[in-house]
Amino acid sequence: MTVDPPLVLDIDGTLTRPQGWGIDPRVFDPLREWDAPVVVATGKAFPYPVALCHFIGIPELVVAENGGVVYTGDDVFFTADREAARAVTEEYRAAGYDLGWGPEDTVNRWRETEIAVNLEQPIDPLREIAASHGLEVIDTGYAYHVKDAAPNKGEGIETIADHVDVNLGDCVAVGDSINDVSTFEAVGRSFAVANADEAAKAAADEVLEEIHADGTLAVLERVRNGGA
Ligand SMILES: O=C(O)COP(=O)(O)O
Ligand SMILES: [Mg+2]
Repeated sequence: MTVDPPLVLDIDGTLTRPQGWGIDPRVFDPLREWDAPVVVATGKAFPYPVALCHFIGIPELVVAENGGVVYTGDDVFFTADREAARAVTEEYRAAGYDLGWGPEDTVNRWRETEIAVNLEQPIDPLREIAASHGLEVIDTGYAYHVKDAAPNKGEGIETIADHVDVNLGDCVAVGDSINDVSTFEAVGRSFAVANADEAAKAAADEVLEEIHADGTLAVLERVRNGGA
């Protein structure tokens, strides 16, 4: 008997339409029908991947905020301290800059452990202030994330794998950016979509020819039901 391998999937750049934004609706059916756990591992705030799982119709196995929040379906783990990130953004604002998401800021509103800054905002002062608080800034191609260097997606999926009794060596991951490197290092087999940044491409076992969801759908076709 062959079965589908467990999946670890990034969202932005990976499940997105080839135009670069918005979930590609073609991923819904294959993921709902997938015959093994599907973990969504993202830099986005916790409610986003939970909602994505909910609307796809799959169990909520979620790494959010680049590993800062981990949900095993039973327990939520917070692995980083939001106060440090908040102090950085307060200093950034006090210096005359803005996070760039408008007054209600739904990007950060429900964040628990890190802060995201719009890519149109100046990064040099952000990096400087972050460094003075012992935090790093990563650029996912979708946002700058001010975060603790320690937690990452890879550690988050280890927590979930323990809980759902999945062997990480059996997992197949797809991603597009530097925040997926730790995922790629944790799983048995990793793919970077063609639009991936250099860090993700260097860390992946294989770089795909297709971009965004076209790449992910090509991987699903290949690995489903024990395929190579
Ligand atoms: O939140 C981001 O900047 C990127 O999100 P992702 O990890 O799902 O690609
Ligand atoms: Mg991504």
